[in-house]
Amino acid sequence: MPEESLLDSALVRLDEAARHLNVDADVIEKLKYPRETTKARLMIRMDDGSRKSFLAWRCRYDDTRGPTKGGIRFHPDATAEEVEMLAFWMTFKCAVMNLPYGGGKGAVQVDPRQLSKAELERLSRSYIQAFSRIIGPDRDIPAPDVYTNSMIMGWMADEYSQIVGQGSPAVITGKPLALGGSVGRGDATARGGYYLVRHLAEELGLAGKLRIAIQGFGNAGQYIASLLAGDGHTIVAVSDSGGAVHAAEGLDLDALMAAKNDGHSVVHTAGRHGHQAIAADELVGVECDVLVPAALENMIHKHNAHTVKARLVLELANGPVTPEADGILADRNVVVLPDILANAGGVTVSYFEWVQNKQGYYWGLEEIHTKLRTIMEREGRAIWQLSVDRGVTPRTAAYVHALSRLAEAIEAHGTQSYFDS
Ligand SMILES: NC(=O)C1=CN([C@@H]2O[C@H](COP(=O)(O)OP(=O)(O)OC[C@H]3O[C@@H](n4cnc5c(N)ncnc54)[C@H](O)[C@@H]3O)[C@@H](O)[C@H]2O)C=CC1
Ligand SMILES: O=C(O)CCC(=O)C(=O)O
Repeated sequence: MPEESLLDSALVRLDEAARHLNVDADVIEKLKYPRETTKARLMIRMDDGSRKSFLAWRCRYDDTRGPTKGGIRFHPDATAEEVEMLAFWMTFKCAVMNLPYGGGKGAVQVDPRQLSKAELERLSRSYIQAFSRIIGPDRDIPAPDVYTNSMIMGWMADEYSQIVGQGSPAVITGKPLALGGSVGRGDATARGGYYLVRHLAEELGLAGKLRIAIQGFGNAGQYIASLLAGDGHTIVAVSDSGGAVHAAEGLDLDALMAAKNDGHSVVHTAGRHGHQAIAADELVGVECDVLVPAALENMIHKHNAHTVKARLVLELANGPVTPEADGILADRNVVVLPDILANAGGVTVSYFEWVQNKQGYYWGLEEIHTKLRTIMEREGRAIWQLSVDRGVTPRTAAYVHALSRLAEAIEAHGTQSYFDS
């Protein structure tokens, strides 16, 4: 038997949702395959004069509900399969939030930490040169993901404008403010999850001061730490690709941020401020109320899910809990607020950025926060209610919620449009 692919493992969630919804089999068939995945080899000049090439992809998974939308990841382990799986998740995430988008994703197989700033800029520009005919403000709109940021989005937006011969800010979101970025995009992924937890706190049984463990201390991880600490909760453990630190009485966030700003791992703070180094995987099982995976896929799996002590897992990362681990956590009454809802604040504020770019009129921070909170609470409440009514996990409820919107749109396009073209 052929081995199960990454996308096959993600499709388990689609099959599960389909069991709870009366949708045409043709709809499910359409959602099982990416519409198009384009591969390129990017060749750049290194600072020492040599040339180096990197594999890169852009997947437009499904555009039934609008232009495809999703980040670009720079990671040494990126593969075409991973990009397709991430683009599948984006399709469902945009539908969960009722954004007028389909799902896409891109990646370059590179460790950006090994490149100089000038090399990174050349690589970013060369990605846009390779995919300029795939992306577009009404076709496919990239954004940041793991190891990419607003500076990279700025270079990419600039390269696209040069290629098409005019400013075109709506082609990419997560840009610097000076290039048409939106206020509030920086912390939007974490803030969306934060609004969600606050809104459902009573249903989740989360009263009083909470102990929080965070896996991954980049954009999503750092901002969720600040937001939750700002409400008086205690951050007891954090990790990054270099390891993990723990302090039952609470970590010193300023010291952690300072270490990251200086280019160090969080482990750099161990032995000071009451921080103790622990093995990276130990973080999953530390004593806490809320576990926030904010790093990469498949970090909570069948071998460590039984160690989880938290009552809530808030998935800021995409796909951090494997389907087997989901089962183990559900059996142990650990609630998982799923990625396609919990981390959707990022793409939601990206949508706000795109709307502002198209209308050429920019909103203030309070307006962005209010709009984000309204959508997170509206869709979060609907999914929570669906999960209670149907007796399913919030993840299955989120997929059912998204699938019903996707099915409606696929059927509205007409069957001849999607199967015979
Ligand atoms: N940035 C965004 O707007 C959004 C990000 N996400 C997801 O959130 C997750 C994190 O993304 P960002 O914070 O943007 O990336 P980032 O690049 O800012 O941070 C990633 C963090 O993960 C850490 N990490 C890498 N490997 C690790 C490991 N084995 N163990 C522990 N930590 C590890 C890195 O050291 C870094 O601290 C990803 O799954 C991403 O797809 C989801 C929605 C939006
Ligand atoms: O901001 C966006 O458009 C997409 C962010 C993203 O890649 C994600 O939500 O996983």
